[in-house]
Amino acid sequence: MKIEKIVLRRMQLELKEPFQTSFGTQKEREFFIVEAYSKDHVGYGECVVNSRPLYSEETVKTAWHIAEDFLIPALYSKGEINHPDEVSEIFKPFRRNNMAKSAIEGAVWDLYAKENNISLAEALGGTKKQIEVGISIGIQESPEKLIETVEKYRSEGYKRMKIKIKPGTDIEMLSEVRKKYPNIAMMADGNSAYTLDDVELLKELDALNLTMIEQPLAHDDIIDHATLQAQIKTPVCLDESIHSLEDAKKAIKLGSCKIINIKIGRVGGLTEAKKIHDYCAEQNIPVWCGGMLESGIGRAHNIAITTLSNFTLPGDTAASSRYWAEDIINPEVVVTDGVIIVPDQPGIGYEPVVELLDKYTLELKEYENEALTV
Ligand SMILES: O=C(O)CCC(=O)c1ccccc1C(=O)O
Ligand SMILES: [Mg+2]
Repeated sequence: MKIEKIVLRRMQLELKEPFQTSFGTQKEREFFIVEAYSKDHVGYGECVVNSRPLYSEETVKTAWHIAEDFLIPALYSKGEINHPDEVSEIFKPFRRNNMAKSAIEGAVWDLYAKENNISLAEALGGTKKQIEVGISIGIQESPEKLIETVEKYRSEGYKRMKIKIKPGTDIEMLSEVRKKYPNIAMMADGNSAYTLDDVELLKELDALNLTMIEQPLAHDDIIDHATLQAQIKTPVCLDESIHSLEDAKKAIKLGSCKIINIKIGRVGGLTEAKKIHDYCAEQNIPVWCGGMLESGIGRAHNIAITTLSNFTLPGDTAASSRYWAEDIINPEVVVTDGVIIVPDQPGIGYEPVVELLDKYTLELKEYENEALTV
């Protein structure tokens, strides 16, 4: 596979509703898209970074810089790529910057699938024809508003409710929802807003029958999470703390979690995501696919990885219409009764609409593979 050109597009989409987590409120989504061109096809990847380094240390600017000055030149210096698994090896000398790496690797995976006339899910070894999804609900201003929101998504059929919490907006809010809906699958996401000083409060979660508590403690911790897991029955799920297969191995060994949220961008790409999936399957650790408020392109990648067999819990890949007045792909991602039908067209299976890409593009830069033209 010869990559002749890569295009980066910095884009911005307006969220239908602000999304509040323990680290801030988001009204618009700035990100960038990677287009990787061979002679006959285009592969698409999404860089799921944010404008500000709040969820992780990367930003749109740092990721663009890493992509432009290191990753694209490294990829071009290798000449031909036989399989997308090679991309993470090429990027290995550069430390971290996982979301930048993942964006380019994702475009190469899509291109590879298209060149081979298979779906991305198939290229990854996924077998599911449809996937179940839940929804991530931002912090709401009152229990009434939260219940109203839960009711809306429950009636749409989402398979589990994930509710964002932070100190002061947690047990009481969750208890109200549980009282109203004794049987729904429900979990909470702390986004690192708690410490071990909050153990007594976190123990109260056990009475609420949550599927899991996601990343309650520090973003860079796996030690305190093990201490916490030993004291609560609710399974701990790690998000922010897991950046690689190595991190997953250590967290599992220490007992820091019983479940792992795999985000393709956070772990540096689909190849690493698949390795974590495979290892967790061996260890009987269920995984699910998290979200980063992606556009349709990132959403399509999430759907493809979720077709692997150990993605046994519903992920956060909600419908396009939950986030955007208009997504940039055709068709949009549709969720019916909490289920997405996995597309079987080549590659990501959703076609980015050029006019819509152009409409929301703030900046575009092309990188020709000079080595191929001389
Ligand atoms: O709907 C989604 O894409 C998931 C939303 C979500 O929970 C999230 C969104 C942005 C950053 C971090 C997180 C998270 O999972 O912690
Ligand atoms: Mg999370």
